Amino acid sequence: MGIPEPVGRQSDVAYLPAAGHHVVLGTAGTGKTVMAMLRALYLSDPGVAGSGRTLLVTYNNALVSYLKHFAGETDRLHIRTYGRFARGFLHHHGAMKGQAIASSPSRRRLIRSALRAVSSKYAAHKFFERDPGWFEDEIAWISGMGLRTWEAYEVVDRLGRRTPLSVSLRKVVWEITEEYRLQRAATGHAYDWHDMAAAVRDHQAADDGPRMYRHVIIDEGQDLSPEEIRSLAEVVDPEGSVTFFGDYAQQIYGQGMSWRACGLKVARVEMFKDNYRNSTAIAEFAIALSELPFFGRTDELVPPVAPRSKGSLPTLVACADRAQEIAVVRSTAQQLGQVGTVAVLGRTWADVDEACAGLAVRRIDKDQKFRWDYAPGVYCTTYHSAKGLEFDTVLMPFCSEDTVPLPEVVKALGLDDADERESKLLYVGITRAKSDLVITYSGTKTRLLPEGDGLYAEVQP
Ligand SMILES: Nc1ncnc2c1ncn2[C@@H]1O[C@H](COP(=O)(O)OP(=O)(O)OP(=O)(O)O)[C@@H](O)[C@H]1O
Repeated sequence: MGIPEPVGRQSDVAYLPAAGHHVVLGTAGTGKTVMAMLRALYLSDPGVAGSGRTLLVTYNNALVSYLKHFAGETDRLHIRTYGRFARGFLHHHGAMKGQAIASSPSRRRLIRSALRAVSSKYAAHKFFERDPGWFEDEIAWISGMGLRTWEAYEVVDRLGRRTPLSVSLRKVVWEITEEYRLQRAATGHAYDWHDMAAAVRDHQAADDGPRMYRHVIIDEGQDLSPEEIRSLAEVVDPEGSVTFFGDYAQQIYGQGMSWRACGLKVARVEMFKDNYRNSTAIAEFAIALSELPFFGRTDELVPPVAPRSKGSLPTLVACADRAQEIAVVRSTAQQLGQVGTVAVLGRTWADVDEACAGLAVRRIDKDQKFRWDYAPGVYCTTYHSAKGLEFDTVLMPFCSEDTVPLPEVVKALGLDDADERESKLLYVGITRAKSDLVITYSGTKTRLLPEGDGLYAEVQP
């Protein structure tokens, strides 16, 4: 399977000038990843005027493997996750001593410890009883925005959270952030995954040698933080370019930030609206979901144009219990996996493993080196790790009222924020399907899915 020929505005984007910054927004399936690849190949081609060493950054290792399958890496073209790029950059600058990056469990432990330390200085207050996940999320947001002082945090517009925080509580969050950073430094970790971008920027600012890359292309850019995007723009040669591809309908970490927050001077913003992936029936179901009140709005959403190929309606299977859902997943996956690619997508790895128990599956796990080859068969992964990928059939089990939104997320972030994030995850899952989509649930289905005549077929096993 090769890279498709660009059509219409796609060609404009793939072969934009090799200087200046460009932003390309488009809904699911409009060819952003394909154009990101073509642009990367173009800008790294020694025969092209202004070409040079190019970095194509994407979201996770599954996507890196997917991109490498089509584009391949050379000395002039690097395909990396942001984390791998930042580690390499900091290593090159001698700033990756020992266990420099706090792992996610260490970070969690340290934030909990910082929360306890700060709360002990105050009278008892229900704010400190919030789920620690809320504090983890807020500290990640602060790092992602590149807020380095209380003064900056005090006045910033807190996008991506529906319930505002008073200034006095913000001050407490800031104290917890500082305490966490102190405790982390004391354990020998200079960074966590969220604040490496600030370190990259600091080291780049102190280095007046040649920049590491002539061009950077960012795929799935909506889930990189502004600080990460700024850091990428700063490692680019002043004569070079940054091209940002993103879809704000698929922003799954709730940061509520747009490329505009990064301060990029952009020569041109392009919009992709034609969906080349999903059948009409699947696209209409996804569009209906994105129009529900839970979904949240940003100025950056591109209105999609439904594709032309019809296809069958998404199927919602009403099951008696989870065991019956698993049986439906198994028989459908076994049958359709013989002729095409089938993905079993779950909200958590525990759900994925439960749904796929005893089934011969290929696990798309970001920690294991998954190699993409497009062979027919059954694949399994989480909604998060499925981002950017596509399959002939997508099976989404456990979409019941009591499991979606995920109760842990509701506990950590409150119902409104949880609804918005979980809707976007469902949207990502649904839009991975090219021709067939099967959603199962037990009891009552989640209210985050759209209702409507002709949108889906409801069946019983
Ligand atoms: N010009 C084209 N002609 C034919 N097929 C195309 C064209 N452009 C893209 N496609 C196909 O459309 C599908 C979606 O493309 P791609 O994955 O690049 O979309 P995307 O915008 O990155 O989607 P998402 O954001 O949902 O991951 C792929 O199968 C791709 O090969």
